[in-house]
Amino acid sequence: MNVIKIGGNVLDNPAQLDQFLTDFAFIQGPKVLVHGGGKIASDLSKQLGIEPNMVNGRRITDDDTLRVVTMVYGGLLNKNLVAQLQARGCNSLGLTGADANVIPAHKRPVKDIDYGLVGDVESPEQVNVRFLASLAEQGLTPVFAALTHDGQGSLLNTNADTIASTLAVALSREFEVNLVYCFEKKGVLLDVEDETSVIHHLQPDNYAELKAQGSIFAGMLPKLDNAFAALQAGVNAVIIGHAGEIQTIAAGEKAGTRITL
Ligand SMILES: Nc1ncnc2c1ncn2[C@@H]1O[C@H](COP(=O)(O)OP(=O)(O)O)[C@@H](O)[C@H]1O
Ligand SMILES: CC(=O)N[C@@H](CCC(=O)OP(=O)(O)O)C(=O)O
Repeated sequence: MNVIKIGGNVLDNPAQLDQFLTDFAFIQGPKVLVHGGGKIASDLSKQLGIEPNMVNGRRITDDDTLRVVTMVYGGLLNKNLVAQLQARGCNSLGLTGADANVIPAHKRPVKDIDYGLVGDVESPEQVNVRFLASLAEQGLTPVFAALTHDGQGSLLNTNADTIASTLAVALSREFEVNLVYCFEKKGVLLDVEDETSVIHHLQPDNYAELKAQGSIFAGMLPKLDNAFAALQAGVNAVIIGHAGEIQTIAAGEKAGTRITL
């Protein structure tokens, strides 16, 4: 089973997205697509006069922002991705974590920062794996938007990398799962400006070193923290790579950065 996450920069690039979806549709066997869309939500937010506010890579989500991300992630992006996959013969089903109660979550508790209507997932054990397995049995590919719910009637904005790793860990109970983070670069780079500097293998000790010297920063930090946590919790393999190389990655051939413990 492949759990594949696609980030906001690729979703905002029609040519790259088109190619990615064509390649994704070709991948054999059960698969799950998780999408972000932070960049598109920020653009629409600004157009509506709501200034985006990101802290530690997470969006501070007030009532108006939740409306925007619900429209963008749950509506615009999710439904268009499903339509585009249908056009490629990939029978897919658009979902949030609220649908079939697949991903129970709670509002992130206020510590130093109040993130507002942001979700932390309960735990992979609470994911409705049976439902996902039944979709796989029917040949349906779930497409997840970055939204969960609090069980009390509110949707919660939830980081898409975290949704992908949570689903990957949960599905590892029934499947051998490969988790792939696709984005707009060729992998984790030694020098973020140099696409030829792909780190082919990343382990916790060299991650700590590269983090300390500032070569790995910003959105890549939570992505890698999620990646190591997923491996520790039973995911078979985690790869971070370019959306344009998904076929090579899914075939188990050398591309992107392979994360190992
Ligand atoms: N060493 C690195 N290699 C590649 N990208 C890095 C690195 N360090 C930081 N980054 C940044 O991490 C970003 C990816 O994280 P993020 O924006 O959260 O991705 P996504 O598009 O998947 O949501 C890249 O666009 C890049 O700017
Ligand atoms: C709480 C939180 O920060 N949620 C993210 C969800 C979208 C996301 O993760 O999008 P990318 O993968 O494209 O960055 C956000 O609103 O930006």
